[in-house]
Amino acid sequence: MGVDTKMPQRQRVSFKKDEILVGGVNQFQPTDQLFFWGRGNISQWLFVFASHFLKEAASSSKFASKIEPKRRYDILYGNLNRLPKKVRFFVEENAKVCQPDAIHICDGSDKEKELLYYMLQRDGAIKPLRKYENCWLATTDPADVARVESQEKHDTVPRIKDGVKGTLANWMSPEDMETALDSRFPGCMRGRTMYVIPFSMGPVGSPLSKIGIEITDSAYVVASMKIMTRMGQNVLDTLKDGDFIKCLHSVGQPVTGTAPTGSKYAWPCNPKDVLVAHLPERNEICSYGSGYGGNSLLGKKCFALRIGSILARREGWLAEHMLIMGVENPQGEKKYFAAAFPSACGKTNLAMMEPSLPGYKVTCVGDDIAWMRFDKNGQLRAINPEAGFFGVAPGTSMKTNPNAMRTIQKNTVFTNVGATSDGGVYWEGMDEEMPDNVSTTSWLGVEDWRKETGKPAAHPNSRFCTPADQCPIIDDQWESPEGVPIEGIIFGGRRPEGVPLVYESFDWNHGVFLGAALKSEATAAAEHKGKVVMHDPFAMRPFFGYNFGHYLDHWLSFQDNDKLKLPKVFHVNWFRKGPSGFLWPGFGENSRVLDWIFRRVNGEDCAMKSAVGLVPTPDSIDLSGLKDKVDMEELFRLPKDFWKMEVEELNKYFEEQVGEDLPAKIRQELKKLEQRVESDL
Ligand SMILES: Nc1nc2c(ncn2[C@@H]2O[C@H](COP(=O)(O)OP(=O)(O)O)[C@@H](O)[C@H]2O)c(=O)[nH]1
Ligand SMILES: C=C(OP(=O)(O)O)C(=O)O
Ligand SMILES: [Mn+2]
Repeated sequence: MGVDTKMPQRQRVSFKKDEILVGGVNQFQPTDQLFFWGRGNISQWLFVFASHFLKEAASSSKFASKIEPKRRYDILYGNLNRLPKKVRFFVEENAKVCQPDAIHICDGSDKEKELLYYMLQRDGAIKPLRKYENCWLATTDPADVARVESQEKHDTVPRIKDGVKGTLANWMSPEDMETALDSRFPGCMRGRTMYVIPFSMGPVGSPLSKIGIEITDSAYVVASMKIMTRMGQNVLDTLKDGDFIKCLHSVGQPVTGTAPTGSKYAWPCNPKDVLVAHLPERNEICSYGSGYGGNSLLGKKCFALRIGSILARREGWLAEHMLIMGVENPQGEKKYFAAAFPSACGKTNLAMMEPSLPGYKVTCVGDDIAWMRFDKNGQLRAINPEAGFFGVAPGTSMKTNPNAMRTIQKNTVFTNVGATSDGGVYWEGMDEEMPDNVSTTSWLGVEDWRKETGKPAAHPNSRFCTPADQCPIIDDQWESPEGVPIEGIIFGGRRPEGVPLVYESFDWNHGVFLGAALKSEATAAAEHKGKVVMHDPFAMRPFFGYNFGHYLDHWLSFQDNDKLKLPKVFHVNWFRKGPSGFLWPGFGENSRVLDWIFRRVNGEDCAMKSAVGLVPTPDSIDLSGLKDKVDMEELFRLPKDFWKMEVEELNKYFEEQVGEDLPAKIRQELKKLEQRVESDL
């Protein structure tokens, strides 16, 4: 079987003038530009968002002449003729451009899974971990270890305010973007197999779910998408001739043809030319050059958050970077919460927590992304659009996150962790005694790795990719098509100084302000220098699909509808530091904070006013049975100088980065905070 090919170029796009831009755009932007998130030098790493006014306009490309169109492709697996028409067109169109040797249409079967793992193992891309059941280790090119984000953003972003550079949006011209795409995709899959992955974000067929088709030349991506999403033939059966999000991904390392670029590792990639572009108006995502996590598993951050947030605003719902958890108190009463923490700030840990407070029970609905919508009774309901966890490995242990440890014993793909000679995995903070006769190979392949070298065995952003239904505390409603009822929203970040363990917003507007003002220390999940505290509004800074000012308007708008039951909003900080490290023990002990939040949602009188919000009354946080003494006074201290600076800095940030698009209500909340801080409330 084969595909005939004629059109050797991707369709080009053009732009209407004078339309509103989308993306993390702040104030006025020139209307004929695109925006992107970029790393460093534009010519090196680009992360492109195209705005939603893209219009189709086919035209030939300067690259067209350089590519010798292939006449036929082998269909290695699946049947192209049985694809829904629009899917088939999408596949054929991209096969013509990317020029793979063969096509594999994924059905999601066990047979296919076996085949993929066999091929990945044969190619040296993964190794079996014989200590566990069906577990595998992949190690990447050391230049491809995290999500692309601007490292030297300040060199690449446009002027938002005179003399100021933007951090919520990066822009490039349509010409640059076209050149960027056209210089990458044509011929990029030569010598490789093109996989077609039909996937559903959310339970297949649920009214809240959305379908995507990812085309990729990475079998690792297929294996990971099989874990992270519902994937395969049943998705096509549900889709029929409906629309879908078009996801195109290539590692950017053709095997044959002109001088091969890219990596010398068994991990193909092309770090010099990484590009992740979003074309919301065309429902399209194009990702090139990276095989890692958020850059390549396009259902996750690209679709579920960046494109998702655009769809959500348009359709009146919310696509958020939030875990979803169930909490049952000792009386057997159950509530669900959603919590937004930036990457590597504790979502997976909180979502799977083993509460230290007796009688409490936590169940997990999701650990990273929440799609939420108010139902006809005004109740906010959330689904987890994913089917797996892509969790940070370092720091995960039987002490910190036993439920994650139990989840990853089978059917798990580990990336960039250390490997032990008895067929197991190892990472920093795993907290396991290693027998004398067992040695460790580091993620970089250093055999007989030793702690004393000062280099970690696992990359700080190493991950496990594991099926959600293996989690021993997975919630019995986790696949419920209508979603679980959310009664509280929690924001949090890594704040070493000044920010108390927990506080509650005065009302909804103040709650939205808490999200807008969210900040956190940078982590290894994206590429930043050092541990500097950065703004990360709603933990969404890298994921806003549209103007952040409009995003705030969208959140604020729910207050205008008095039929809605608005959840209470909280802010937590597990990461405040004293002279000898973290002041709060964290992990399972965070149940003490959840207990307070639970009681507040039930209307208990255990909060008092402070400058920043409602804080626990003395002794209202249950510390019974806590092993080590905790300095609660220090954990809740509100240093006046710190908060004055915080207000000043927030003011500067909003002025510079959001400008005229900052809703008046948020400006008022900041003013009120300033006054409360000033008057020592
Ligand atoms: N000190 C402290 N560290 C935590 C806590 N929760 C998570 N962490 C650590 O933060 C890192 C990221 O956590 P994770 O839950 O994977 O974050 P996510 O990326 O937001 O899902 C891991 O190394 C955790 O061990 C906590 O309550 N206290
Ligand atoms: C995959 C990611 O998730 P998390 O928020 O769990 O770090 C990421 O940030 O790229
Ligand atoms: Mn996580």
